[in-house]
Amino acid sequence: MKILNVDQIRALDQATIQHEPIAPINLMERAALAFVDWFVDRFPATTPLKIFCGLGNNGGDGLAIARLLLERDYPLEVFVVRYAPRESDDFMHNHRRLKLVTDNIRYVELSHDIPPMPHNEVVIDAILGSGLSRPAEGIVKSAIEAINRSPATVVSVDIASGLYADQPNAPEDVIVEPDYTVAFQLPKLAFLLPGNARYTGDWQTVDIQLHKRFIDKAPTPYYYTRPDEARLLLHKRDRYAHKGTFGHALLLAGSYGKIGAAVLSARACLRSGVGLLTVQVPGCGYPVLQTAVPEAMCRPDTHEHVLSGTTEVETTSPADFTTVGIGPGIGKASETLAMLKALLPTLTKPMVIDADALNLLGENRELLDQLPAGSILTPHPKEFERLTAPWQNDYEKLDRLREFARKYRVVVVLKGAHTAVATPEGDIHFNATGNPGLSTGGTGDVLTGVLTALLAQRYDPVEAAVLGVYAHGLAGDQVAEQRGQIGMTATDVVDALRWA
Ligand SMILES: NC(=O)C1=CN([C@@H]2O[C@H](COP(=O)(O)OP(=O)(O)OC[C@H]3O[C@@H](n4cnc5c(N)ncnc54)[C@H](OP(=O)(O)O)[C@@H]3O)[C@@H](O)[C@H]2O)[C@@H](O)CC1
Ligand SMILES: [K+]
Repeated sequence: MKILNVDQIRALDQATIQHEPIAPINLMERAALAFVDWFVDRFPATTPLKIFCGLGNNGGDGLAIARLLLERDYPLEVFVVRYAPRESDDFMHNHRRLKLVTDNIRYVELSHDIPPMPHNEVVIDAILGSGLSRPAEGIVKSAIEAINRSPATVVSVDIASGLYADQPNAPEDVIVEPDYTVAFQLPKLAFLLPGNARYTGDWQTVDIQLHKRFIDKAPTPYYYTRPDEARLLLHKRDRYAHKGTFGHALLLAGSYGKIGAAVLSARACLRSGVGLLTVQVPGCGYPVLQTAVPEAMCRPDTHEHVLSGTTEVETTSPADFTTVGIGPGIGKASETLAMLKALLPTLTKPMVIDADALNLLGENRELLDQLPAGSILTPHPKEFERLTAPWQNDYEKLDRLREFARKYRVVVVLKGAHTAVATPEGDIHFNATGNPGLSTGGTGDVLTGVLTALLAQRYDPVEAAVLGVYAHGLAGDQVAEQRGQIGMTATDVVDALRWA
């Protein structure tokens, strides 16, 4: 699913009006109906409502929503926040229609016109939408502050009033903090940025049948992966397949005290369809790995406590494996850095790089040029910062991410809520699955195992990253449903991985 910027959304609106064709006022009615369909499923018709409307088309939506909810017998009052002398045409049209069916329309011009909003009420925020062009001030600001102070449940129409859809807000900006956002057709880029979590609440999109061909053609670097899109990436298994079909992966993981990282990663790799798996761990990890993961072959490093790259039992060179995953629990010992330095120039196929392998790259940036094209890097924000430089806001972080992926021709999986997968072409795919329960030790090791398995099965690296991140998050969501976010462990996530 594409994410478009504000100019494109406006053009999409016009394209729909022209080509469907549909009158603007009917498009607004369709949007209001889609909102109402969402709303009535969640809030019973006895819920007292206060609907705040601005004077643009977002406000027009609010007025149409008010009329449609009145038809469904919701007790409601409408508050028009009158901050300017001019209203949009479709606002005026809906204003006239609403006045025919209710007298409950009040005008908010001064602070004392703002009503109390008790906890049993739902506030619908239709003050400002995607047409926001400057910070909220005066009575708009006061209304937003009052909504945020109130204990009422808040639902924003299309986007929280005061939030820019595709550019950074200033720290002092006043923005509605909704419990829900119901957006028309496509998510806004702002919804996917961690710094905006307070200003989106639980967000959803509702279909208002905007012009499909325009969306298909619109250029954008930003995508949001819907579950049906992720599932399409899954390869079907050939009836005549054998274990060689699914590749032989080498996982380089673990150090003294962190052999568990190698175990988790190996288990996840096996649960994600790898044909054969060899794990190289420091000598001390050999009995652990052989016991905990009997399905994997294990080659002990000659070094007892850290990975040095040498091994006595096997001579297969890492370059001869289908893919290599490196990083979980490896630490930053000088022997391990030496191993990484020797390894990189020998590899040509895409590999997976995680955790301290990333930190070693950050401290030795000349190695970045040696990464095999299409490799997948899986930093969390702090690790990514060590690979680049600090950023001022989430938008700058996205720019940096796209730049980095393009420059080194790699796929970067920036972990977090809505994990962002940046491609060598400079696109970004945001993930839909996952929850805060995944912020626990070992879940990153699990992801590395998943991605290594997908590369071993010869998935295209971008598709591997998008699908792997999706499946990992989905497993996390299933565990959270069963035992709650607080009780979940990385092992649970491995066990919940599903590929159907
Ligand atoms: N996308 C679609 O296909 C569909 C979209 N629809 C709906 O349309 C909404 C977008 O509508 P919109 O363009 O009229 O924008 P909206 O935000 O309501 O108001 C802009 C007005 O406010 C003003 N203004 C700006 N900032 C301000 C501030 N801080 N304080 C005070 N004023 C401020 C601004 O002034 P100006 O910048 O011109 O000076 C302008 O006059 C969209 O979110 C969705 O709800 C659906 O109806 C149908 C399908
Ligand atoms: K709004």
